[in-house]
Amino acid sequence: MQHRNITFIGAGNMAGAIIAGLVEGGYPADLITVCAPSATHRDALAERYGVHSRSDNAACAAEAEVVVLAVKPQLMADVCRALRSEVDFSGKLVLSIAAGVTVERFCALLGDRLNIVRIMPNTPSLVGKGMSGLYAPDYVTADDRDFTAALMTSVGKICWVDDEHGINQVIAAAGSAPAYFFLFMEAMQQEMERQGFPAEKARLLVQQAASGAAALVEASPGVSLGTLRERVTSKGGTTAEALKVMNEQKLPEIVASAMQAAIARAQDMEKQF
Ligand SMILES: NC(=O)C1=CN([C@@H]2O[C@H](COP(=O)(O)OP(=O)(O)OC[C@H]3O[C@@H](n4cnc5c(N)ncnc54)[C@H](O)[C@@H]3O)[C@@H](O)[C@H]2O)C=CC1
Ligand SMILES: O=C(O)[C@@H]1CCC=N1
Repeated sequence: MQHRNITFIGAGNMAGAIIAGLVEGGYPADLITVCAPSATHRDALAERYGVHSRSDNAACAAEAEVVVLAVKPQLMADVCRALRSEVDFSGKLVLSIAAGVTVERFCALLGDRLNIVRIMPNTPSLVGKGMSGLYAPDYVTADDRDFTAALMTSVGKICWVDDEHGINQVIAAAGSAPAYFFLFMEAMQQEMERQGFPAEKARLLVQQAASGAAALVEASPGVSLGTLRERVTSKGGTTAEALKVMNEQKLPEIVASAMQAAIARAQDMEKQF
């Protein structure tokens, strides 16, 4: 892939996960700068991955070919206004990983026909297992789209969406989703502990069952998730009893409502931020 000079504005969980995945995947650390007002996280990233750590957003953005906006959505407007007063964004590629901040909003903040790709990544990017949704307005060049796609492919898999609302749907299915699985796994671990298992053993059981199930899904592209579920579920057996409880207590409906709530929140944020 092409290597460009990248500045991350924000040194939090998601920026850290992408930086880790990029550097572990062979992207030159020397071409990556991470910028945030507080030194704690950015210096930790610099020490661990060899990237540059700086505090001046505008100076770093001005020197970069690619600016990744990785601050919280509620801070985005202030951060962008401060950048715009000092940085000319024409000729740069801007990548936003923020939920709930639209291309239209970024154009109002940073300049018309901003060269921007919205990315909705997730934290498994840290271990090269990310899932990112990508959206770009029509005028973004094939070269910039290809660069962004290659960048995020180096930390996981990608999926382009044709309209911007697709980014909110990707949040529901992938951006927020690691937390759903963690909640499910936490609940399982807690129950095993309640049953008398030590925390470490309880976690091992749950963790291996989850990663084994995910690996099996990946290794069986032609097999539906329903069929994989049926293969575990012996008639009159233990799994059937467990699934009966989950269905009676409406787990599928709960999951659907939760995903709809994530999308609705992203739409609210679009109005708010
Ligand atoms: N955490 C996740 O799983 C995902 C997060 N995102 C998006 O990523 C963005 C960042 O989220 P997290 O990393 O979770 O948040 P975080 O709170 O861990 O990180 C935010 C970072 O912004 C930095 N920051 C604060 N003010 C700043 C300023 N004026 N200039 C530069 N940096 C500043 C903070 O120091 C912190 O390092 C959000 O917009 C979120 O929507 C997207 C997908 C997944
Ligand atoms: O919770 C959030 O708003 C962000 C976006 C997806 C994951 N974390």
